[in-house]
Amino acid sequence: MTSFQSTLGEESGIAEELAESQQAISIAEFFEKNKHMLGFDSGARGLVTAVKEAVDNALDAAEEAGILPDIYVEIQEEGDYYRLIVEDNGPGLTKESLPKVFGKLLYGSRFHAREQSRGQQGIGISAAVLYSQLTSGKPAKITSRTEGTSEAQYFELIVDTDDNEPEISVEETTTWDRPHGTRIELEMEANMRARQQLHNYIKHTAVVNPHARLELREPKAHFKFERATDQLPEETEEIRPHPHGVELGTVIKMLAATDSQTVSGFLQEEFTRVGKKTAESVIDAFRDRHYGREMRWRPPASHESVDLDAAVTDATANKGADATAAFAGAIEDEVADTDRIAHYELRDVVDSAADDVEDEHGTTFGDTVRENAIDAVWLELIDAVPADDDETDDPAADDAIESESRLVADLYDLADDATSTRKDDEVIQAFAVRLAGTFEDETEDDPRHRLTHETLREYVDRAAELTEEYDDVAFGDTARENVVEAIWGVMATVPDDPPLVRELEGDRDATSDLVDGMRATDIMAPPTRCLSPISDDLIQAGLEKEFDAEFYSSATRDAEVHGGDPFVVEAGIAYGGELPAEGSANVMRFANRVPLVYQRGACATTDVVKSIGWRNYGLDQPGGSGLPNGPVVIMIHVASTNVPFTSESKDAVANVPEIEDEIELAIREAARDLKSFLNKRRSMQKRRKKQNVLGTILPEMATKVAEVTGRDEPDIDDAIARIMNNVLVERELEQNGDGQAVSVVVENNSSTNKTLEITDIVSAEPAGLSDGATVVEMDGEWFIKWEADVSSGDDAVLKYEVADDASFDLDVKGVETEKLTVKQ
Ligand SMILES: Nc1ncnc2c1ncn2[C@@H]1O[C@H](COP(=O)(O)OP(=O)(O)OP(=O)(O)O)[C@@H](O)[C@H]1O
Repeated sequence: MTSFQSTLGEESGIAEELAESQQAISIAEFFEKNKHMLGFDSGARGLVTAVKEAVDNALDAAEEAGILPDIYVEIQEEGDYYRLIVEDNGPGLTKESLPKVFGKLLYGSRFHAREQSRGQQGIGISAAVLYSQLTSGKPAKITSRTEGTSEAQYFELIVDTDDNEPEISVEETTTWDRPHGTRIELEMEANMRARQQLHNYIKHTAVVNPHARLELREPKAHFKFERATDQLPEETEEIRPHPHGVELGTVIKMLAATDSQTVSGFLQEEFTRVGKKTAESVIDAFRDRHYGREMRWRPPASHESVDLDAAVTDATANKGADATAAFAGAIEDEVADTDRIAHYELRDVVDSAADDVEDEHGTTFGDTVRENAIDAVWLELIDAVPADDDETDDPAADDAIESESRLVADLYDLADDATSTRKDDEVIQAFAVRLAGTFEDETEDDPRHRLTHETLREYVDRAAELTEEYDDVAFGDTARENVVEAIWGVMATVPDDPPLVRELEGDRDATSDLVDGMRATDIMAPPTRCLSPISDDLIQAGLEKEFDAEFYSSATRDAEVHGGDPFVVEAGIAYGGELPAEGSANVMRFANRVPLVYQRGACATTDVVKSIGWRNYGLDQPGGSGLPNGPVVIMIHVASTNVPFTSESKDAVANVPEIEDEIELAIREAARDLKSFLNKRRSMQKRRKKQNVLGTILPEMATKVAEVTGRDEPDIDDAIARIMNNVLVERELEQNGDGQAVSVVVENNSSTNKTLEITDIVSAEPAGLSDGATVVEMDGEWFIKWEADVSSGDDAVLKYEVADDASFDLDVKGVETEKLTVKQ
């Protein structure tokens, strides 16, 4: 024995020793050591996270109870410590649930609910309590009062990390002036270095929760965000998971828990958007994957020397000539009537022919006769005549016979249709012969030619590779795929009964086929009543409230699904105005109406913004990738019944492809409006420049021309309007007795038809108005309103009469100022 071995031998007790030191760790103990995972990695950040957890909960609780949230946040400095107080007017907590909510991690009401809420895991507030007790050694002080009770409950507690249970030090009843709600007081070692993030969190929360009243008082600042609307977000409803995107593990668990016995019942009961028809489609998709499809071959054409009648007659013994003839004839006719026929379809044909003949001739056609008939017809259809019968002594002649077989002809036509016309007939023929050969080879194992998509692909690959090798031609991937799809398209889904739920339960492969089938079936998008998007109007209003920009746009996408959970992505863009022109865009991220403060760089939203080619949308993007530069704010909101965060601290959205796609589409939708705004602005700027140049040159030219020709100077405004293809609105006055006749002439020099709204504000009462004009008097001024449709190149005139000394003021709507010349 080597010394090494002897050492090992002596250590045989180590495993036992180690085993003794193995022990379960409580979740509280785990997070005590890994508090960074929950967003409590520093004093600065810990304070922001604690505020966020408490405010998110307060908003959730109030909204759920149908109460307009009124939330007060106060931070008091106590030397190295800070005291955080958060008060809400929510429904409050009962004496029984309160200690667990604050003193036990992973205790919450939302983890199992498929409904949009800010809280998800039941960790947030108890983690804040844990952080506070860890850094200050003080218990959390909680007051809560439920509606209709005269007294409030007061608790002082900590999380007992050994067993993840609340440890209560004070429990008493008290009075509280709020009729209902919750007050949390936590002391923690912290600092205010993340003041900016804290302010942003509160401000942005107010932007996307216009129904909430929020107040923040901290040592150096005090803000109040009053409610902008009394409308609570639409109430959300819980939904069942959607079949698209549920994971295999989840389905396995759901199968174990369901009361349904059939797969159809299971699908309809446990998933949203699945009725009987959709369940059937899912089951068909499952059958295709699990059992495979059966090849349908063409029935014999009249010129073929295939005699199904004779085949059935030969195979049917002792049934009497008439009954046999009727049986064989019926089968032959039925088969001839089909476009193509699969083995199980032939079985139906034979069964129905047998049943009819039994009725008519009083002869019994038992299982054996039926089986014999099926076999005989099928062998004819697939050409599987015993090899000896066909084979001659001449291999070339054998090949010739083989290459004329029914299967070859059928597969030739399918492959020829599916491949490009550039492929030679001989190549297709050679390929069809080889593919038919593979079908024939497999006949012995399964004469029904039942195969999965994958096996079919293998057949086609094999035939294509042999063709490439022996015929020295290319039979590439696209051609192969097209052939596979063409054949798969004529194959028949089999009618086999799917397994029962209890049979599926222990069968991972079959369950996986079911999950694939669910994903492959077209199913209506999930209902969105479980979600509460902000809506494009409110996004725009929120941006307008927060940023003084020149342009705003927003987009709300339709709901999509990830992991069985529906989600909606919204985006908003603000541009120009007072936004800082230097530096890169300000990206504002939200998930379930909660601003995401940290980990900007690790968030799918930021990744998507960076991946977009912003130059296409008229923004500056150094190097053509990354954040765009300039005065722009990009806002993204992901709302879901289960937002996939990168960590428990819920700072960044994970890179889930379905969500990333929707983020991109939402941003692009909003960015398209920005692009047309910027294009228009650019062309208007050019126009203005040109107009300014004309405005300086033309008068000088006019003066010169008038001097030289000795004629009056032409009207410059009219000339500019015509050169620039502007709409010209001009007032002409003519003395008319005591008063004056006014004509407002509209000349459309542009290339498009215009509908203009013209208002002439006059200081005296007008008379004799043209048709279509209306007049309203307000405070001694008469507003003459007139709507004019003026085709390109046409004129229109508004006429009226008014006193001599009247003054006028023209206002024109319906055409951009840059394309309008008004002369009054
Ligand atoms: N201010 C409150 N008023 C009423 N109920 C509350 C309040 N705060 C928390 N709760 C209840 O306590 C539960 C646990 O809250 P906690 O913050 O631990 O988790 P969560 O909000 O559900 O999820 P997450 O860990 O994602 O924040 C909530 O689900 C809610 O039912």
